[in-house]
Amino acid sequence: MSGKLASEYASWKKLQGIYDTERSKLVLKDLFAQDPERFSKFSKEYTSPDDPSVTFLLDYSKNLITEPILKDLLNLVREAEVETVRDKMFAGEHINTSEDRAVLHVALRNFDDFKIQEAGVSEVDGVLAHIKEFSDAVRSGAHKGYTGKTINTIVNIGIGGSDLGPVMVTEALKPYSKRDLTAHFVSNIDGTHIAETLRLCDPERTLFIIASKTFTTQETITNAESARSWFLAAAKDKAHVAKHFVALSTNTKSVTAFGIAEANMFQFWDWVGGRYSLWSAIGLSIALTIGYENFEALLKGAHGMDKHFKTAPLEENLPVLLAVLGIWYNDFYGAQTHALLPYDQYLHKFADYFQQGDMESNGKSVTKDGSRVNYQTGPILWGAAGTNGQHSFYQLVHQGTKIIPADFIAPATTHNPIENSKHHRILLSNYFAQPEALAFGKTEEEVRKEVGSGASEALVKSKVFEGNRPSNSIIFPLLTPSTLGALIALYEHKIFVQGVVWGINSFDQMGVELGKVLAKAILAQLEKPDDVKGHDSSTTGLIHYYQKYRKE
Ligand SMILES: O=P(O)(O)OC[C@H]1O[C@@H](O)[C@@H](O)[C@@H](O)[C@@H]1O
Repeated sequence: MSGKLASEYASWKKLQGIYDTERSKLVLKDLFAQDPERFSKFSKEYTSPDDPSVTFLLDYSKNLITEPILKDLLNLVREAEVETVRDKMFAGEHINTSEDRAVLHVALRNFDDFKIQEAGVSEVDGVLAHIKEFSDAVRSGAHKGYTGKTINTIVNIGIGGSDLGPVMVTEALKPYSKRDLTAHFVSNIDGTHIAETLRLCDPERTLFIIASKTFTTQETITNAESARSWFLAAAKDKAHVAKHFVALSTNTKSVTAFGIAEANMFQFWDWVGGRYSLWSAIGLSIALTIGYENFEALLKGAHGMDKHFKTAPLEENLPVLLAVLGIWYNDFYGAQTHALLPYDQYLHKFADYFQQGDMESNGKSVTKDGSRVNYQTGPILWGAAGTNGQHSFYQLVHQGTKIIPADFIAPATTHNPIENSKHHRILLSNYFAQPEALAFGKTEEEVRKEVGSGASEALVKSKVFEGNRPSNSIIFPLLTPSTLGALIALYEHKIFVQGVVWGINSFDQMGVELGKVLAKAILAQLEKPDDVKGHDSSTTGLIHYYQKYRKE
């Protein structure tokens, strides 16, 4: 970290100049016509250094770049000393400066390759062994509930990073799941979430996993307490809690105070950020659902990508390439958002997951040394599984006034090849067609030919697709645990690279605090109108309206 604002780098200024003067020449149709080699120049195949079956293709040729522009974008990475900060992360240096913490999710999936000195790192293998032992026992039926029955339902109670990763991965890897073990995830403080979930559970056969790094999160502790009351209403004896409640946390004291024995606690460490924690004990629900071997395959897939990120030259480094392309649109083209569009129903939570991963990491406006940035940082991350999005928001993506860079993600083969893979071929035809339509559009001339001479001018104009809308395409053989691990790590490191270029701390989340503090103060004032003090007239008015209808 040079301590500079990104906009002060020579390469940034150069890129601004290029954008200002050459933008009109960056037309995908022309760029492809001029260079028959464009696809081979701007696409890369990744193969895990550990396992040749973990492979995917990243095609970034449909981006508004030329070779010199990409060179300058990579110079920005050099100037920001991304490689130095990356190596500091892998070495366990405290790059999360505001909290004085290491950032070591890579240590959770390390398999002894990187030598990392940090308290707790040597305990990782022991926790993985604990996860294996416990998940094997539950899945085999050796672990029994308080009436001697096997467990058939797990309920993960957690929020944010203690929820989204396990939800996304268990959905993504459903083909590998034990179908007679149902997993539910309760996150929202809204009592509806736990109430509707408990309706589906049998207290004799349900295991509650209380997932909270801090074990102080209001939503999680309140939901956990309600689950415990529900359980004890049936089980009566508090001694039975041990068979039905486990905790995933860094906070032993609060876990034991809640009534969960240390033996039923799966430990992790302060150097695991919430949004990077699915690889840790927070992944217990994943191991229970898909089995420990598949959980380990997920970790190994991520580890392969870690090695790639750590060693590949910038020109070949896929997280770096995705990061700089994002910066090009975010900081020079003024794109506000970035869409993740997986053409795989199993990945329907992928964008939700990276909404936290990206926006909580890079939604910052001061640099690590406290200077206000004078450029855009993290994009608004959003998306949905294809083809649903096509019948909803793609209209705006194709013809709206905003530029929306998008990543199209798909497996070449499906776990559900019904009707001789007819569905999958249709799905993939859309996956191939959408980036093509976005990039090359449809000219006025083409429209005129299509609609004939009698058509009104207005109709002609409304049917024109300007095109020149950028996208990346990622395609892999099949969505397996290890491929998913590699894909998640790809995006994690992309976010890292962008954060370093922008000079921000991607690993704290101060922005979630203020609302929590105000809610606490308001909670104490909700009973009586006279108690409502210290707010603006809008907030006071809203609380008074609620109080007219309030019920116990
Ligand atoms: O795992 P716990 O400590 O309950 O935190 C859950 C979530 O809380 C939020 O406020 C954020 O800070 C997230 O990063 C975090 O994942």
